[in-house]
Amino acid sequence: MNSLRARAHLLFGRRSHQSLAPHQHLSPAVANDLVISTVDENSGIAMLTMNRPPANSLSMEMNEAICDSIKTIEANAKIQSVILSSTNPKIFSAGLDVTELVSPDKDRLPRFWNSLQQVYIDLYGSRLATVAAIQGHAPAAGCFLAMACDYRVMSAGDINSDTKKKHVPTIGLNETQLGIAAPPWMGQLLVRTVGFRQAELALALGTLFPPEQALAVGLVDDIVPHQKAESGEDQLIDLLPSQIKDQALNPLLQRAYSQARIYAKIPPQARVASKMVTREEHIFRMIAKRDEDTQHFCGFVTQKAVQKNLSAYVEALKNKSAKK
Ligand SMILES: CCCCCC/C=C\CC(=O)SCCNC(=O)CCNC(=O)[C@H](O)C(C)(C)COP(=O)(O)OP(=O)(O)OC[C@H]1O[C@@H](n2cnc3c(N)ncnc32)[C@H](O)[C@@H]1OP(=O)(O)O
Repeated sequence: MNSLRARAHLLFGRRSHQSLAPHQHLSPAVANDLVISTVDENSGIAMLTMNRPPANSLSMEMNEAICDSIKTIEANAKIQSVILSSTNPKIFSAGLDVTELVSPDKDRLPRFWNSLQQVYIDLYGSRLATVAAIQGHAPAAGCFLAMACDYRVMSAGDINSDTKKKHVPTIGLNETQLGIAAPPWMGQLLVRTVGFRQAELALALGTLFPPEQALAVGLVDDIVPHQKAESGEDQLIDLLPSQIKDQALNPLLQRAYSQARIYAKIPPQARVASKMVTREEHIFRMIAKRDEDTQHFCGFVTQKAVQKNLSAYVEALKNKSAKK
């Protein structure tokens, strides 16, 4: 137990009270292209905006960029909360970049998987309070990103004012629809979020939940109707990267920001210790089985039948997009 506590300190307690970053008031957007980080030391809130067009799918480089951004923000002791968002108004993250899975390079595949495992460790185990602003679709590993946060707000959907077409985002672990299965640590996150029976059903069927249903099963904590707010939190505009600067009155981001503020006001030591209570064992269990998990993933994905399913899925995605 002592070693668990020591390791927990490494995971959750690291740098929480030391300032490793130079003192700064409000930083301009720091972009490494794939992920844009902004911080506001006054409010203690940061924003991590995923920016990998067209779908924020998770390639190895995207996973690494997410981890780098989390670490950079964590190194600033003045920051207590982070909002995870997307520059794409219709897609939070489309999950793993499926092109990483089809006819994979045998040296890259385990490194790719390790990069996703690291996102889980760094995001689920972050000392920061994490709020997912789920504006658009969040299938599979996109749902995982949201579940690894502390709080999830989701857009109720939107009607395009020109075409009058309704956009309703969905969220869930839809892996079985692709002929693959979520790894145990990801599936268990769903169990932890929505409870055993709902998770068992949703995992087997690959259910993608629209916002109302996601709220009903507890997959998200709040849904936000799209009507533009008249006014909002002034400080939010400073946090927004240039790509989404016009979103200051977006009600979803407003709601995520106010939740991030609530978290930022809780004494961090108490907040982090309480997070440890629910998360440390889960993280350590995964770390202990990390190599086994990688071997299983590589063995599973490279099976002939699985490759056939994945190729067909990628083809269907491309055809769908080409028909637009
Ligand atoms: C032991 C085995 C363990 C296995 C590991 C399990 C863990 C995680 C699994 C995954 O995460 S697999 C990925 C699952 N993701 C999906 O099934 C989502 C696929 N995408 C969609 O359903 C749709 O794109 C969308 C997200 C609902 C958005 O729809 P929309 O109509 O707005 O956009 P599209 O035209 O479909 O797509 C735009 C553009 O993005 C490309 N794209 C979409 N998703 C992905 C992806 N996951 N990876 C790579 N690329 C993706 C799509 O091909 C289009 O590209 P272009 O053709 O326009 O270049």
